[in-house]
Amino acid sequence: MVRYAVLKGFYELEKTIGCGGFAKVKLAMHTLTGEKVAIKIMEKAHLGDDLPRVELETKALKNLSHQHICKLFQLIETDTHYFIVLEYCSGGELFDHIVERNRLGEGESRSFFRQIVSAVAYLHNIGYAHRDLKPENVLLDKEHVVKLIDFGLCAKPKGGMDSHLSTSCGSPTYAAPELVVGKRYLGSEVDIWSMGVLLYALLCGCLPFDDNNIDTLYRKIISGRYDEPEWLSVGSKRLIKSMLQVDPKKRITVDKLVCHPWVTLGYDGPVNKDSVYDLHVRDEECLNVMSQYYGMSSSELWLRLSSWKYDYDTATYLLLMTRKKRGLPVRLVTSS
Ligand SMILES: COc1cc(O)cc(Nc2ccc(C(=O)Nc3ccccc3)c(OCCC[NH3+])c2)c1
Repeated sequence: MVRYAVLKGFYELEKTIGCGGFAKVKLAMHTLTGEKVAIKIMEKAHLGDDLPRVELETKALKNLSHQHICKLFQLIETDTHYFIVLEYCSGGELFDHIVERNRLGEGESRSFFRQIVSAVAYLHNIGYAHRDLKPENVLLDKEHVVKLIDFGLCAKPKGGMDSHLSTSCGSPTYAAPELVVGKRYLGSEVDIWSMGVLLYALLCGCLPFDDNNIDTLYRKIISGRYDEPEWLSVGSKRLIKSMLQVDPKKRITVDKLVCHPWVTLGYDGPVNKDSVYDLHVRDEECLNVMSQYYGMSSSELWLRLSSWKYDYDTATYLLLMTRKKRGLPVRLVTSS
């Protein structure tokens, strides 16, 4: 039974892999390339006040292209639904990876943390804040490369990264004190706090601030006091402390984080915040494969693709590029 007619012939829907507040995420196969994707499906009637978040997120995703941020392939809007076609991250949640091992060693934690810092530094550098960083929003792909997801709360303050926000958002457990008390805050500063919570979770296998009672949880966050398990190295404790500073002005900034001694230990330099991908690169091989199928010249096809409508053509082109990056043959599945 085809539940969503608009996808028929373009995507083969498979199982549901995520159910959030107003969205569900289903695995699917992109018919023309045979590539797996994740499709976030939202019914407009259920969105209510969250409708602006969808527009905010899709606008942001069109501008994001980074090796540690889940990639947008296509946007589909019908009278009743939004469909966001996204990169397939088959390694699942970082959270599950930590729970399976109880906690991660310093080396593995550093590897994951550097990738998260790279993505957040990239975001801050182009004027965005994620504002909902938590282990559930850090996925892994097949090669266990980190992919940040769920930009439904990301913000690009009009006045730039130095202008304050006031919308209360994000999950309480990972929320910075200034968010919890309802003060105006800087998106970049709350992201640093949340990364501190993430690093603590990686190294300790539990959360620095946790309680079933929300008021007790808030009191713990505002106090800024948390346990330091005996296995934490001095370097780890120092770094976590610099991120979990209650006063946002005393908190380390992402520019200091990328070259922090703990973060660079064993690596040949600071975290690279640049994307290794160009946002709108022209790839002749992918263009040729598509233009043969479409029966038009590469230049004509590029004319259509370079307006980046994030339609099925965009998805096909980006998925061919994904295949190429993974060393797979650049080809379309033309057999019916
Ligand atoms: C920018 O990336 C976004 C934005 C957004 O709003 C939502 C998502 N959500 C996603 C994207 C991909 C997956 C996924 O591929 N999961 C998966 C695939 C195979 C095995 C295991 C997981 C996704 O999964 C959601 C459930 C994870 N617990 C959510 C990305």
